[in-house]
Amino acid sequence: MSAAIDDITLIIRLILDILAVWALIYLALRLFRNNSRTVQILKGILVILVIKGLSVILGLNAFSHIMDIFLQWGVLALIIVFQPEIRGMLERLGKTSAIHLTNLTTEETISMINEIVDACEQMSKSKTGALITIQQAQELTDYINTGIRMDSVVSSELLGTIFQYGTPMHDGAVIIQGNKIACAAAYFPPTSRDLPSKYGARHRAAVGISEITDSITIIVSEETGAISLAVNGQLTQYPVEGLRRYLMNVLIPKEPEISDSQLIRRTAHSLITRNKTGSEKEKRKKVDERIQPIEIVDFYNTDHGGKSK
Ligand SMILES: Nc1ncnc2c1ncn2[C@@H]1O[C@H](COP(=O)(O)OP(=O)(O)OP(=O)(O)O)[C@@H](O)[C@H]1O
Repeated sequence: MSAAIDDITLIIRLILDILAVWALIYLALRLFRNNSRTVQILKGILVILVIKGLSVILGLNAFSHIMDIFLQWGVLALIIVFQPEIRGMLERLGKTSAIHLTNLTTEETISMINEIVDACEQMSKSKTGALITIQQAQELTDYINTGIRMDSVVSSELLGTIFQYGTPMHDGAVIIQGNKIACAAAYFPPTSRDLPSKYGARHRAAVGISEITDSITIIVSEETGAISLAVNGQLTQYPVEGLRRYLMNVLIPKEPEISDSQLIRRTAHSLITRNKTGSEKEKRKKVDERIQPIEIVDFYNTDHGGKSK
C-alpha cells in the first residue's frame, strides 16, 4: 500500500517537475520572442555548442576546454545582455498588481487627464514631438533620475512648453507621478524589438519602457502628429477622444460600491437607452468610433506593417 502511495507521489512530483520546466521555457520564449537580438544570440550559442561537440568527438581537449570557458562566461554575458528584460520580469513578479498608489481624488485625476489630453491635442495639431510617461504601481525613480527633476502640477501649458522644439528640456520624456510632473528630459532604454520602419527613436523608447514597467506612455509624433500609447510592450494609435477614454478607464479608481439610488438611476438610464430610435443608435455608433484605436502595431506580425483596425 505504502509502495503504491510512494509511486503516486513520485509520478505527481515528476509531472510537477515537467510542468515547471515547461512553464519556465514558455516564459523565456514569451519574453524574448520576435527579438532579432535573441535569435542572433541563440545562433551564436548553437555554433559554440556544435564546435564544443565536435572538439569532444575529435578528442581536442585543449580546444574543448576553451569552449567550456566560453560557455561559462556566456551565461554571465546573457545576464548582462538581457538585463532590462530580466529586471522587468522580476519587477513584474514583485509588482503589487494595478493598485493605485497615488492619493488623488477622482476629480483631481480627471483634471490631470484633461490637462494631458489637451496638451497632446495641441501638440498633435502643431506636430510637436512629445513623450509622456505616467507612473502606475511600479516606481520609475531610476528613470526620473536620468532626467531633469521637476515637481510641478500637470498642466497643458507646462507640457506644451516643455516639448516646445528648441527648449532645453524638449528632448527625452516627461514622467508623471500622481498629478505632478516628476521630471523632464528622461532617458528610457529603447526596445530591441523590430518595429515598423516608420517608428523612430521616440517610439522605440516608449515601447522600451512599457516592456519593463507597468507605466502608460503617450507619444505624439513630430512627423505626423499621431498620438499613440505604449502599454505592456504594445503600441496603439488613438484619436484624441480615444486617448481620453483610455486614460479615464485606467487611471480613475473604480467605484467601491454603488448606492441604491445610483442603481435605480442606472437601471432607468439603461431602460431609456434600450428604447432609443435607430438614428440615435447611429449617432452613438459614430461617437464610439472616435474612441476606437486607429492602429495597433502587431509586433508578432512578420511583415512589421502593423495591423489597422
Ligand atoms: N531613449 C530615449 N529616451 C527618451 N527619449 C528619446 C529616446 N530616444 C529618442 N528620444 C526622443 O525622441 C526624439 C527623436 O525622435 P525620432 O524622430 O527619432 O523618433 P520617431 O519615433 O520617429 O518620432 P517622430 O514620429 O516624432 O519623428 C529625440 O529628440 C528625443 O526627444
